Amino acid sequence: MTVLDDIIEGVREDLAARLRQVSLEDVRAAAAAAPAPLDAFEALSSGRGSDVAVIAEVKRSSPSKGALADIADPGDLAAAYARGGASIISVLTEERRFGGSLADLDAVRAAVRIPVLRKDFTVDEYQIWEARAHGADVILLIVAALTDAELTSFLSLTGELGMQAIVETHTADEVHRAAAAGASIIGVNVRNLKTLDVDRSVFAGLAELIPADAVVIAESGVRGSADVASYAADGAHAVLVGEALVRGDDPAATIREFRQAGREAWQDSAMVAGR
Ligand SMILES: O=C(O)c1ccccc1NCC(=O)[C@H](O)[C@H](O)COP(=O)(O)O
Repeated sequence: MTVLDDIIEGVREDLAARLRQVSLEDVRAAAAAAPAPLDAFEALSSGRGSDVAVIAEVKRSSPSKGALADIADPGDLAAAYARGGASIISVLTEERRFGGSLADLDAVRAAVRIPVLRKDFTVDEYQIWEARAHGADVILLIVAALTDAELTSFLSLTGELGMQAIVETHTADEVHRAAAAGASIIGVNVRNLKTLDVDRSVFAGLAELIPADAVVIAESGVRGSADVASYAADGAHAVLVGEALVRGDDPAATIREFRQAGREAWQDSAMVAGR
């Protein structure tokens, strides 16, 4: 059993418990009553080709590192991220391995007016309705965890609810599957979900396979500005950052530094290309 299989087994058990408490019908009613979703594609692509957007993550712990940060108020942290210029706030809601919750999502939603990503291991439509009911604008779909039929139908439901999906890939085959399903926001996660090793060098080769009209996100492994610059030079329109922000002293300043590094890298690559 891989780490991903193990996480998903827990996710399904927790989902079954929530379903016993709140029916799909009730979650759908709550989703219908939620404020209209914000446009994540627009938030990520406004500086496409000249700037790097930062998706800043509320991450309490992880399977690879254990406890990362004691986040007393995820709303306060998200507000600091927004002050620093984050384009989207990512909230891990998986409980067993990441220490997240829907309460964290609620707190972040209440604290910021930029798009919010419910970052979880989506394996059932219920979670998509639930994300909308809790005010999320974006969800995560991990290609490795889904069949092509699930990917297509989950993308379709996401669109019907006015939300968008970040479709996460790890291999060339998964990038092709994401593109074939019509994903417009494609992430390359450089963390291997079998070994949990982070290898930033895999990004460039996969990013170049992503269709030109899609937003390209580099996920995981940003430890400093040099990593942002390197991802930008290899074509990232956005970076998704967790650990470096929750462990740092001043997340707003760090996001400003990351954005500056991304901008400079894009300018350098434009000069090299003679644009
Ligand atoms: O973070 C992990 O250990 C992990 C393990 C298994 C599946 C997913 C995992 N992380 C989810 C993420 O994608 C990251 O939280 C996100 O990309 C931010 O990564 P980082 O900046 O390296 O914390």
